[in-house]
Amino acid sequence: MMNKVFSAEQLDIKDPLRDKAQAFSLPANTVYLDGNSLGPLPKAAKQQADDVVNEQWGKGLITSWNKHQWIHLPQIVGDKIGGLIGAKSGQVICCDSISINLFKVLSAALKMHPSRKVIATTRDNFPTDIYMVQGLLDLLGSDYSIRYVDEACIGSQLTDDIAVLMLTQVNFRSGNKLDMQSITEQAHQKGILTLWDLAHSAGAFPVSLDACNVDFAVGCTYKYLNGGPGAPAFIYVAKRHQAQYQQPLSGWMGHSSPFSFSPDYAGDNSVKQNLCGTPGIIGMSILDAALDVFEDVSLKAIDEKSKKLQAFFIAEAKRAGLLEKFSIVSPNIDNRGSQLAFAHDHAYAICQAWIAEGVIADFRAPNILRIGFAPLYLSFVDIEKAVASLTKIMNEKRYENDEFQQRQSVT
Ligand SMILES: Cc1ncc(COP(=O)(O)O)c(C=O)c1O
Ligand SMILES: Nc1c(O)cccc1C(=O)C[C@H](N)C(=O)O
Repeated sequence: MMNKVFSAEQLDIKDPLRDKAQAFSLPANTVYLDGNSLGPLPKAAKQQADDVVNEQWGKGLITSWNKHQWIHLPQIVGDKIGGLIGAKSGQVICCDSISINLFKVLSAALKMHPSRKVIATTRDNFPTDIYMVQGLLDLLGSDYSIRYVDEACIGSQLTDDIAVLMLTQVNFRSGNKLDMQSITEQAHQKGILTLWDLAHSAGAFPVSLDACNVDFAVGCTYKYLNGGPGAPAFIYVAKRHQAQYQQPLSGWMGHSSPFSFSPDYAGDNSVKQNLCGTPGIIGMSILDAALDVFEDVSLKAIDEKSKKLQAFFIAEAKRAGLLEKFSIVSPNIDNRGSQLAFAHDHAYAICQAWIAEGVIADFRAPNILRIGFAPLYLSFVDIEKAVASLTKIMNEKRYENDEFQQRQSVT
């Protein structure tokens, strides 16, 4: 039997998440398809920014470290994030950036595995992940090395000289999603520790770190978690590793008793050891409020809507003849994250022309038009509008205009 075809309006009426967009402050006449790079502003975050600056800082001054729990914020927010990535309390801490957190975790993991000297990753991993390994190897000397594994068949390339397998669950360009459960299991069979980067996973679909027996994870909060530009990142250290875990950025906030001001470092025996210097309370407090958007929605519902939005985009694009003009480089729906990647020689100019029409997506070199689907604030009508404007751009060949071809933007 043929599936009944619903209009965008009908799909919006049936959408259980349809009211969630009201939790965000979104500009008018804009379709935002770039929440996989920077999430939009939640209204609660705006309110919190005002409160943390004017009330907590302005009036509470230093007393707010206690009165407003600033001192515990990294754990409070860490546990909130933990709830969204399948981690029981006491295993996630909010701090620093992914890059810095990778340095800490990689160093600690190598120390836990002194007889092994190889860090394995994919060549198409997000560059900062690779760069941080390169910097660390430079420090450690020539005994240590990086080894690239092919994303398509990671399990068969795992050997027992690898100390850590560092993977990003969803490829930032193609959207390819790795099987966390089976890869972690295969790595463990070879005695390899796993480190997962959840930049494109957290807040996008259910992640089950504890259930998958993951060792370590990092992630950012400015994408699907809508924490704001430069919002603090997070680290997950599985409970079973916390007693042996020793990271080298031994700042006072990671000390077991920072306010004893002892001259000797004694790292806290918990995930808290990952704190280094004073946390950026304003950004973390804004993130804390942003996370409340997730309080009454399940990641399963978010994932289901994402899949429907993506399917609707593809169906509309097909109907408009766009699929003859672009090639989809993302894998099928079950093997990709909440994004679609289309390859086109003029992808940069197409993206600029789309932005000029009020549809914000992004371009990833060399030739990818990347579309992020964030179900908390995107409607099916938004998708219909986005495809209609892309169709116009393609039919009129607007990407040939000089104004769209000149490379000006950095993101
Ligand atoms: C997979 C992945 N890892 C890391 C980063 C960036 O890390 P950082 O928070 O250190 O800027 C990004 C994007 O910016 C990313 O897509
Ligand atoms: N972190 C970013 C930034 O500071 C500026 C502009 C973009 C970003 C990004 O998040 C890029 C993103 N990780 C990506 O997948 O392309």
